[in-house]
Amino acid sequence: MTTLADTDSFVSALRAQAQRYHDRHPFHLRMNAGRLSRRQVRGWVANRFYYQENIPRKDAAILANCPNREVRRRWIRRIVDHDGTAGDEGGIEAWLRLAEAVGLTREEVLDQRHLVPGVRFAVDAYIVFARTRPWVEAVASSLTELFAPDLMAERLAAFERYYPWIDPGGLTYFRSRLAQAPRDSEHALRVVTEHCRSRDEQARAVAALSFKCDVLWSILDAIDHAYPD
Ligand SMILES: O=C(O)c1cc(C(=O)O)c2c(n1)C(=O)C(=O)c1cc(C(=O)O)[nH]c1-2
Repeated sequence: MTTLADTDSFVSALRAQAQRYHDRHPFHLRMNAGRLSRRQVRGWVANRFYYQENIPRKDAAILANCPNREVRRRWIRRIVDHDGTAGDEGGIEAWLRLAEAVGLTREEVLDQRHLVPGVRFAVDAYIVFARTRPWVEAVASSLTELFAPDLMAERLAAFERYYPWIDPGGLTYFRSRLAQAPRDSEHALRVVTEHCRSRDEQARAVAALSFKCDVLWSILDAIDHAYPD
């Protein structure tokens, strides 16, 4: 039997997942302390591209499963933000510019020659989750973005300070996400709190967010392992 639960404790349970966010991963700690080699930065950028290029497919899966027109109207923006439109090239293109700024060619990023198996598996698991789980759970799994802005701000400052060999023009992606992530995650939080009313639904939303923390953590584990120095 499910019972109604209060929204505040639900939101607190979601926010508590911040403790499992990948800002605490040793690879990110080293990145933000300026301790990564050029090879490690390039490995991270090339591998994270697989996440970036798959985000719109994940969001399209959510759209496909969502019967609510109001939610779809807002959610579709995420796809445009990443894929871009004429005159605004979008996040995937911005990530390719980041790749060039760290000394990679577009070709070597696009052809996945640097992609390590663990990153592929983790990203693919996120897409399969979005395709196969109820759409509200997939929305909940995007809520890691509640925790992203602090990490993005720290990363921007670290890149400018510790990695002067990176062309600052390549950092546009992170600047855009500083505005997009809070906007997107506020909307996702509203959707999740409106649609998860029972304790069971709320527990499944928290589990979805926990799963996503595991996806992000696994991506960094795989990158860390592939680029020891
Ligand atoms: O670099 C990061 O630390 C980071 C984290 C996350 C996140 O927390 O899920 C996203 C992004 N970046 C990002 O760039 C992005 O476009 C994005 C979309 C999503 C999502 O789940 O829909 N998360 C994230």
